[in-house]
Amino acid sequence: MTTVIKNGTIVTHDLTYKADVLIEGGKIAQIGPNLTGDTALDATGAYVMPGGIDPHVHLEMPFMGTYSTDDFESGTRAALAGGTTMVVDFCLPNQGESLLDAIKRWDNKSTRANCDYSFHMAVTWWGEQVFNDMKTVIEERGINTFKHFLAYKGALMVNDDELYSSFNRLSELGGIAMVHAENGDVVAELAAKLKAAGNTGPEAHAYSRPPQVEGEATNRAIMIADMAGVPLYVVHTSCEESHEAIRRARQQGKRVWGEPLIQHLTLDDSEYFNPDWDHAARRVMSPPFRNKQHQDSLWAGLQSGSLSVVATDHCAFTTEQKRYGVGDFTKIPNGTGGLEDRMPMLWTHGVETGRLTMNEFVAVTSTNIAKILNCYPRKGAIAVGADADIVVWDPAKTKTISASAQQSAIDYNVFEGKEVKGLPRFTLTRGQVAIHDGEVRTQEGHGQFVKRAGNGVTNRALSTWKDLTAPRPVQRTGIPATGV
Ligand SMILES: NC(=O)NCCC(=O)O
Ligand SMILES: [Zn+2]
Repeated sequence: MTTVIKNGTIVTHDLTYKADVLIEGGKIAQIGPNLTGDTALDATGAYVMPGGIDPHVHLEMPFMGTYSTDDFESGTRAALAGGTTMVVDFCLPNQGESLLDAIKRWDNKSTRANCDYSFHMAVTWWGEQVFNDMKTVIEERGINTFKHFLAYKGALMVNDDELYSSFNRLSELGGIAMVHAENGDVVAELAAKLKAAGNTGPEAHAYSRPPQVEGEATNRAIMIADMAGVPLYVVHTSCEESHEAIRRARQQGKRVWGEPLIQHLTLDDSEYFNPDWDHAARRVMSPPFRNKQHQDSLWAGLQSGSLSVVATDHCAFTTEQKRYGVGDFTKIPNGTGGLEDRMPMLWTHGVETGRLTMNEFVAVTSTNIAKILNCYPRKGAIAVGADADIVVWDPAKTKTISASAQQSAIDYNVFEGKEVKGLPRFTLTRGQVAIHDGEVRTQEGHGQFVKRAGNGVTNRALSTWKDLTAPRPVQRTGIPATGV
């Protein structure tokens, strides 16, 4: 069976042109004029783009005494409804647990996925076992990205010696380092001080994590990555302090990428001062939402290329779960949703406002991250031989975002009431139509794990550079006698 997408305009990260797309066996078989197939999808007036890739999700994540409510089924259904065709989740080993055992748990959870997915590995503790497992994880399991939490003291956080050891190992193995950059020690001090002064509400979460804790941790991670000679990906860059560090590093030729979230681009810190406790607590995430100046910085980063990828950090907790933190903001599970809304919100606030071109939209929602993760052009491309992960984007379609109509399993939406213009007409996952003009036709278990080899182009360039610039003993001609 073949499917043809007809009469659309193809938009990739670098080209915009009219052509039909023929799909066979889940892959793009042909691109050109007047193609025919067994089934036709009409893309008149629409843009045919690579499906979105969200590289930062936490589905059924064990965190803060509970599990995030969207699992691989509802989470990937929400993704497809919003035009995203691949997600990357974080595999989190327990203290002392082998990385391979942790992957088994993630393998079990992910069998229900409706779209393709991959994993990042988290380094949550350090020892010989982790050091050894890292090689197997990269070379046999196809996971080349390793996240380090500089926040969440006493839980997921790693210290600088562990960070440096892990970064060095990644440099040897051709992996990519990732960081959640907030100074966990300072956050813990600030949180304790706020509570002691009677600040127990959700707004204190934001006070306890000022931009400085993020700027400091981002700078520290960049310098440690530079010393180890490893590429660095900074997740959820939310403020100018962190963006400034990334921008400077990139100007200096360092291999660093920054990832703003759609929430930080479009929602601000006034949400935490809402008199309704539930409203504010539902928006508690780390880093917290920032003010307009920080938002302007993030948009400028996307426009200028100093920031590379827009993600969601989708980690959705119900109102009931958020209420674990009534009377103590440090117990509010950290995380917000956004998988279904990332692409429409970014199109509306980015392309519709003229901040981003359509090609830049494709770059930051799909192609850039496919290249960074080393799965391009299988993913993130409209090209012959690529997986047919495609979104047919209707720029005239509108809706008002509402929890009552969402795919996510939680009972609210942080974008509730926002009008969006630009939505999927069709979303295809490896050729299968999962969203058909608003109708959900997802297939549980259709999603497959995407292996990503280590030693991608950036690693190879960096290791050549590291070798060329490594310290070498000077071959001297005249050496004075010792001990005279
Ligand atoms: N971001 C957040 O608040 N929750 C998810 C876990 C993380 O990425 O820090
Ligand atoms: Zn994080």
